[in-house]
Amino acid sequence: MQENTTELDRALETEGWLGRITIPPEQRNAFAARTLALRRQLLLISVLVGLGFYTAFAAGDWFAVPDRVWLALTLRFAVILPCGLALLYWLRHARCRLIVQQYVTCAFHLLAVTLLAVLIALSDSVNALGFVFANYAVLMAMVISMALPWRLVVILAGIVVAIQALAIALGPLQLSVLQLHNIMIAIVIVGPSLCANWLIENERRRHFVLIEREENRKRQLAEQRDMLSRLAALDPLTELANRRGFHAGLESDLERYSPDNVMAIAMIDIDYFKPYNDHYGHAAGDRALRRVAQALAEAARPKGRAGRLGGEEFAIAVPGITAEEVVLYAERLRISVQRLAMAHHYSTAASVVTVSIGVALGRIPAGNTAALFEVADAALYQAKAAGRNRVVIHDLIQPVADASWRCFSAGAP
Ligand SMILES: Nc1nc2c(ncn2[C@@H]2O[C@H](COP(=O)(O)OP(=O)(O)OP(=O)(O)O)[C@@H](O)[C@H]2O)c(=O)[nH]1
Repeated sequence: MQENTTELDRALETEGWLGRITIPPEQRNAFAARTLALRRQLLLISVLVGLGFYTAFAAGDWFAVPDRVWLALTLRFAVILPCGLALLYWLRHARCRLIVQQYVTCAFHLLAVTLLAVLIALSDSVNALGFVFANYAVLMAMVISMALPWRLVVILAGIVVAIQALAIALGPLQLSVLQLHNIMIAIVIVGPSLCANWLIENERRRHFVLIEREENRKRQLAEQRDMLSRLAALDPLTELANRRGFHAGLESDLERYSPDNVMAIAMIDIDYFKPYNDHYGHAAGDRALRRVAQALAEAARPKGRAGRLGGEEFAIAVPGITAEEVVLYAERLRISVQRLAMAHHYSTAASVVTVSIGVALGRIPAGNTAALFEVADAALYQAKAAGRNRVVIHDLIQPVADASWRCFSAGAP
């Protein structure tokens, strides 16, 4: 992505006002796609304007070619007009490549230019030379308005100049000064038209490159924002969700829940972690935290969402679980840590690292889990008080008759 941006930045570094902005190869198709509709529209407009021009100027034939008026009118209305209308229809409905449409449209304009040149060659009237100007005007309009590729534009200009020179050479006047005029007019009209084509095309490229660069920047910013919010929700040590990420994930889960949905919240705390840290060292404590986190996350799958709420305290939220399932589930969590068999000679609960687990099972009133967390916290406190390495479950849906909580396990050392 970064490379892409510098490539685009480099594309804008052009020297001088005729410096060509080059679009990076991988962006060329995007540029072509983005300007396709515009270029097709410009072709249509050029034919429409051309048709208006070729037909409206029929009135000038009586002045320009009085000896060939009927031929001029026939060429305009029997050849150019039907061809132009057919071309408009084709451009509107054909689904072929743009370059083909550009070539065909150029061919149409060249046909019109050639027919006017035929009148120059056949007419004895000196006024017929007015068509030279007319043809160059057509060429200018084509070159500037049709957004044609530069190479095609140069070829087109060359053909028009040659057709004009040929018409003058074949015409009755055959004056070399007229050829000179042809060249002069070509320089005055064609030259600036080519420059205009170049500058407009360059401007389109610059516009595209700037927009692409802007979009790239926006994409990068969005990616960085996503990454930052992922990092802000993650505990770097264990790579579990941190308190913030855990609650955010839970909230998005709750959006799918109705008040009747059942959820279990398990609060989990490592037993005698302070002595563990003090005797085995902080680095060993970190390693233990990582392994416990991994074991809990694996045991919690696939239903549970695990997080590290801080220090040596973890939480797991399990949606849609029954009272029977929650017992086995919580036991699975507890045993998963005990099975790591990480020696802990300073714990009175066991000779290995163990956890105490407090679980609250209940419905979620109006998407609010705070009450469940409070009850789970109280259950955890009870599990600690009862000797640690055990699970205490508060079933808020069907409380046992004589006690609001049940201690389900006292893990064997
Ligand atoms: N290595 C390490 N230790 C941590 C981290 N966060 C908290 N602790 C330690 O965890 C210990 C928590 O101690 P206590 O809250 O007294 O809990 P405990 O010793 O486990 O006692 P009980 O929970 O009652 O069994 C403290 O020594 C903290 O320094 C951590 O990121 N890395």
